[in-house]
Amino acid sequence: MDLWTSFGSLLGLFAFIQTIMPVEYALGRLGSSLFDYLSWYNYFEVHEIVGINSNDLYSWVQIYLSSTAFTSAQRATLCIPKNSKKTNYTLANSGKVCDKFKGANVWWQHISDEYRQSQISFWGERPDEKRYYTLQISKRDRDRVLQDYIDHITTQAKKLEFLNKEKQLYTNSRSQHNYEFNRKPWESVPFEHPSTFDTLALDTAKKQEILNDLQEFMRGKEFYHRVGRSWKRGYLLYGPPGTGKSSMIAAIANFTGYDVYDLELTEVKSNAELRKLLIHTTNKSIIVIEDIDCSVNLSDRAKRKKEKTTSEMPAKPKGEDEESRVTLSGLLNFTDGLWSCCGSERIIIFTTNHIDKLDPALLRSGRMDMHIFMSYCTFPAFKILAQNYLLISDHELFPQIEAIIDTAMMTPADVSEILIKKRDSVTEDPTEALEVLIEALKAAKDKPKAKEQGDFADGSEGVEATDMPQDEIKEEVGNSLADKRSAKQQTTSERIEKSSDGKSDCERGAASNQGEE
Ligand SMILES: Nc1ncnc2c1ncn2[C@@H]1O[C@H](COP(=O)(O)OP(=O)(O)OP(=O)(O)O)[C@@H](O)[C@H]1O
Ligand SMILES: [Mg+2]
Repeated sequence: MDLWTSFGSLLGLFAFIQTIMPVEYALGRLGSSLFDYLSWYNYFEVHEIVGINSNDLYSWVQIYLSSTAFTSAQRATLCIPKNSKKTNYTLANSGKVCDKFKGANVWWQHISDEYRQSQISFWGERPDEKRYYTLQISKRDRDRVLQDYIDHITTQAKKLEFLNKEKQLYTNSRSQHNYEFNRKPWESVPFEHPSTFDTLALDTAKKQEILNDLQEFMRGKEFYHRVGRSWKRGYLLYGPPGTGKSSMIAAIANFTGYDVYDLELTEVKSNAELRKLLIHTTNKSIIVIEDIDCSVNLSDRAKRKKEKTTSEMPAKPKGEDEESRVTLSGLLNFTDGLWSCCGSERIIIFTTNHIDKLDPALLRSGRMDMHIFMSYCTFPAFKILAQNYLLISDHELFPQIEAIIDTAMMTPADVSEILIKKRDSVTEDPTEALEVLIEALKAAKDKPKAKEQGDFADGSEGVEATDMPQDEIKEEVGNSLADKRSAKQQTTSERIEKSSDGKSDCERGAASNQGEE
């Protein structure tokens, strides 16, 4: 009787085991072990999911093979992802492709299996499909090439991913709703701004200086590591509206290939949220804060303090500063605090029409390494616009334009506007466009002198800046900042002359900021 009971229990146990590991499966394992033993080859599986985590190597293999799949695979799948222009090639299910590495032939096969219903998942939720690549490599070559081959795949895939990746433009606008529901603080669209350093109307020397700086930054991994600095660079673009600050950002993005994070500070509720946004940016990216003087109350603390004490107006309500949702110190921490090192190869760009309104702490070297003045349209800049819009590099009217352009103080945006409207796309004769431009330059030259007095922005704040006596300005924000302000009041031609002293805005900015500190 006992014997029957034990036999019954054994049968029960056997039936249970079969539900989780069927007999065919066990026999199959035995057969495949024998096959593996007798085969000339080793087989390695690279699964998409390992446990509950996605497997990076699977993605690298996929990217790496996508470059060879369409040339040599017999079966590939094609797809154009949403909002993308590029066709993606991947190995089709059971598709096979051969690759060569260090004289060894290797084969990759892509397998996509549905999970069997009877299989129990110990890991909770998982996808319905089990996808993996199988790498077939001869036993003879395995030890010699396998590790190097995997390293090669990873390096190549990273390069390919960067080259093929479409740049994204991220925004945090209306992020709160998004963040609460998707845990995604940034939304993105493909970045397609056509501005490049070729189309940017800027003096050649200044353009070259910026390009060199960017190039040095991009290859500076070892350097930044050696000197113990986090691998990031700050640019401050300042100048009147319509001088190309946003166009410059787009040109930098197109040159570096980095994603752009356009940070709308007014949408950020607190310093903690600012930090969260920073953590969610990727490496190789540009973080932009446009019109930083308008975003939050980041004006010069010393100046504000003095204004508060000397003003005859009733004192501002207590806690007004706290009303700014992001504080200056929060922003300073964002640019170079400990959290700013959570990624690498990042460029931070601030733009402003009013550099004199910014707190010197924000401008010091290390935070904003390069101060780039975007000036009114100069003659060299005009020549670039003429080349872009009218396809000419010289014309008999050029000398007339050269003679007045610096004193007219027109922005590149104004000049482009005339060239785009008046260009004769039928006969391609640029004469009329140039004549209209000359008239506009003459009219701008004879306009009231507000511009020359520093009112280059919008007719209000600039006047306020120039109304202050120079010595008072110096007392408040330091000599260097006052120098910057008076530099801003110079005409474009004066600035160009000044730049011939061999010093860049960057060097001047850095030197002056050290003084401020
Ligand atoms: N330096 C420039 N080179 C080429 N085009 C320019 C330049 N500056 C302005 N433009 C033209 O004028 C338009 C406006 O320029 P942009 O938006 O870059 O100016 P901005 O300095 O960012 O102005 P704002 O301070 O108002 O934001 C651009 O779309 C471009 O066509
Ligand atoms: Mg702009």
